[in-house]
Amino acid sequence: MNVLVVGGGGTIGSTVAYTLAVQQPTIDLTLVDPRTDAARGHAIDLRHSQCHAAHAVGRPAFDGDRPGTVSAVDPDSRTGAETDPTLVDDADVIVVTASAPRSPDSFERGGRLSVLERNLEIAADLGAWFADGEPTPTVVVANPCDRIAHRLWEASGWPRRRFLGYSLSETARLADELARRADGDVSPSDVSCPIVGEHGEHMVPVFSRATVDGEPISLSADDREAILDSVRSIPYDVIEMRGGADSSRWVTGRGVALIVGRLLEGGTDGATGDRGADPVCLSTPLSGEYGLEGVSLSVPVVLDEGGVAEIVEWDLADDEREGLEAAAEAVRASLE
Ligand SMILES: NC(=O)c1ccc[n+]([C@@H]2O[C@H](COP(=O)([O-])OP(=O)(O)OC[C@H]3O[C@@H](n4cnc5c(N)ncnc54)[C@H](O)[C@@H]3O)[C@@H](O)[C@H]2O)c1
Ligand SMILES: O=C(O)C[C@H](O)C(=O)O
Repeated sequence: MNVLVVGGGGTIGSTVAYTLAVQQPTIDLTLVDPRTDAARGHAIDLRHSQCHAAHAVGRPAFDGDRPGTVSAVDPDSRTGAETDPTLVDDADVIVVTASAPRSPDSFERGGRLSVLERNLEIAADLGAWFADGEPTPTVVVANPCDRIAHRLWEASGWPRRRFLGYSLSETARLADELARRADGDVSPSDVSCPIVGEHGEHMVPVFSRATVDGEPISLSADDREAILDSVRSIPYDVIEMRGGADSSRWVTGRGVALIVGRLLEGGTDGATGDRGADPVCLSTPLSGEYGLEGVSLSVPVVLDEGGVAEIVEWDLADDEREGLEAAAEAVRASLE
């Protein structure tokens, strides 16, 4: 199995790669980044992280299997690859974290949009490269990820089901917030509240499907507003606390690696072969689902080895449906 991380020299790309190397140490990782030395440095360090079987405490990690390879590829060698799509063809899953650098206006709430124009250009360039290759499931992390996933899809000409914009960190943050509001009586792993819509200000928590310990919960309008406010703000608090250069790498690295793992296992839990009862919310181009088209937004999807196997249409509460429509309008307007 081979995972191609486009932007693998950066913070999130390298964290995704590390998480995959720990979670599934036999997969092969390929990092592509114009910051060639950074990508090479990560590749060497990651390879070493897989060599702990050389001593007694590292041996159980591999259980006799060979560790996967880790390599860094200079995008200049991809210039040849614009007509020679080997890297794409060799990949089972692609992760796109390629992004313009953060600027001070990206440190504040809503800051995902500050890189829109520059990242649309990167997406158009990557899409032209992908177009020559075999359509491959692609997890889009680069922000603003709904718009970037949509542009990549358009530029690649691949089936829409190959594109999955990553927004699950918000779902994890919401679980943490709900559990903490329960005064520590509830574990975040017993909380479930999906989020649809934009990865950003127009996220729409589906409170009508929120459960704790499998039981539906009811929250006041004030509580909902306060929770939403917190989930919108917290990634920017984290960026500020880390001095501006570094965003939420751990929750994102783990979440993206979990999605990649699912795709590599054909949409199932590799250990049990179980597809799970619940769909997962990821951003994908819509074509009439929820009455929306011409836009990518997070909606509940069932995964298989090719990406999105099915978009599930939930019955949403009126305010949730209105929120989804507002998200579609905002995302569409900024792409015109
Ligand atoms: N969706 C999410 O939940 C989520 C979470 C965290 C970060 N992000 C986003 O992920 C992106 C990456 O964040 P980061 O902190 O790793 O940034 P970063 O600046 O550390 O890394 C971005 C990397 O992309 C590389 N790059 C630029 N153009 C490229 C190209 N054409 N091909 C390959 N690589 C290219 C850069 O050289 C850089 O190494 C940002 O847009 C960020 O906002 C999204
Ligand atoms: O990169 C960012 O601006 C924040 C990121 O989208 C996140 O949710 O952590």
